Amino acid sequence: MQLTKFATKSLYYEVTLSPKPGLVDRFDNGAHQDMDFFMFIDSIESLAPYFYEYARLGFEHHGDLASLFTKLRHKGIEAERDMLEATYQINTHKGANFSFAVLLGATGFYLQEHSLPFSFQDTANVLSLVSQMTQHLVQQDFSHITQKNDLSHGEKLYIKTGVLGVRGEATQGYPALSNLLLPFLRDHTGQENTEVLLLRGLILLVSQIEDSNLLHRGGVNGWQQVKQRGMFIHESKLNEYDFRQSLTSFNQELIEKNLSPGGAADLLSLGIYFSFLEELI
Ligand SMILES: CC(C)(COP(=O)(O)OP(=O)(O)OC[C@H]1O[C@@H](n2cnc3c(N)ncnc32)[C@H](O)[C@@H]1O)[C@@H](O)C(=O)NCCC(=O)NCCS
Ligand SMILES: Nc1ncnc2c1ncn2[C@@H]1O[C@H](COP(=O)(O)OP(=O)(O)OP(=O)(O)O)[C@@H](O)[C@H]1O
Repeated sequence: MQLTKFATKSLYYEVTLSPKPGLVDRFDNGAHQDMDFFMFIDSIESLAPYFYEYARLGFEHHGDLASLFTKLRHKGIEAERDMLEATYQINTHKGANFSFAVLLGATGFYLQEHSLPFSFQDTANVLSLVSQMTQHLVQQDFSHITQKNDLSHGEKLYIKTGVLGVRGEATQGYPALSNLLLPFLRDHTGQENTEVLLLRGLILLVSQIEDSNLLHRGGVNGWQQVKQRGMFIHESKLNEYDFRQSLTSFNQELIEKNLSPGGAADLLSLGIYFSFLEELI
């Protein structure tokens, strides 16, 4: 199915983009000691069959959206298990797997009555379906966490700061995509080569979003510093050569501080997926 190919390709594009600050790319492992480029390939390959399943579940679903979410989550838990087996228990794509589960499910559901390629409005409609589908997610996941023993980084962060992370993005229909990344990509597509365009999109995300990976590794201070550096690079509107140089030094800085914008990387993959659906790239 076309959707599976787009989702899989978007993860390949994301990891291949180089140089990226703090993240794994073709040149180095950024601020990560436990993963590399090859592990990302293994991880993507382990998820690809599930991407097909997510889209199929949506395409064949009849009934309310909450019950579609329940089906997607069950499939998503299986996928997460297979991914962790492929990566020797390293979290390469936990957030991306979750987000692609809901986005592919919603896209499949939408395609029962619509077709590709997508207009901007089709994308907005799919994001609205995701928001409706995940209305109960935050309450469902966070209402009993004080009784849980083994808390994830996201759960700990919520208790400490109230930050909702990827769950918040999903319930709001991914505003980082609809208000930030996609308008940027739509405005700038065709002006530069794809790698530079997408790297600029990544920096825009880093400059704005509430990235739970940065928050758990660097606290509010670390996160704010990275955001400000992202904002500075974004606003400088550098030519390609200077832009690449600034990404290289941003990467060195993040390696020294042990910080990595994993949430922004995930959102970029999702934006690449919609860019394929809208035929922007
Ligand atoms: C909701 C998920 C992502 C778990 O969240 P968790 O609390 O473990 O993680 P946490 O909040 O730290 O973030 C997870 C990942 O989201 C990504 N992320 C971080 N910030 C953001 C952001 N602002 N926007 C989007 N993605 C983000 C990052 O890749 C991060 O690693 C999901 O893995 C899950 O539901 N796990 C439970 C088991 C399950 O149901 N799995 C199937 C999911 S379909
Ligand atoms: N290209 C990339 N390089 C590195 N990380 C990425 C990349 N793309 C996305 N990420 C995200 O970064 C996250 C990994 O961050 P981190 O190493 O902090 O993992 P963790 O398992 O949450 O924490 P810890 O290893 O500190 O216990 C993953 O969720 C992954 O999705």
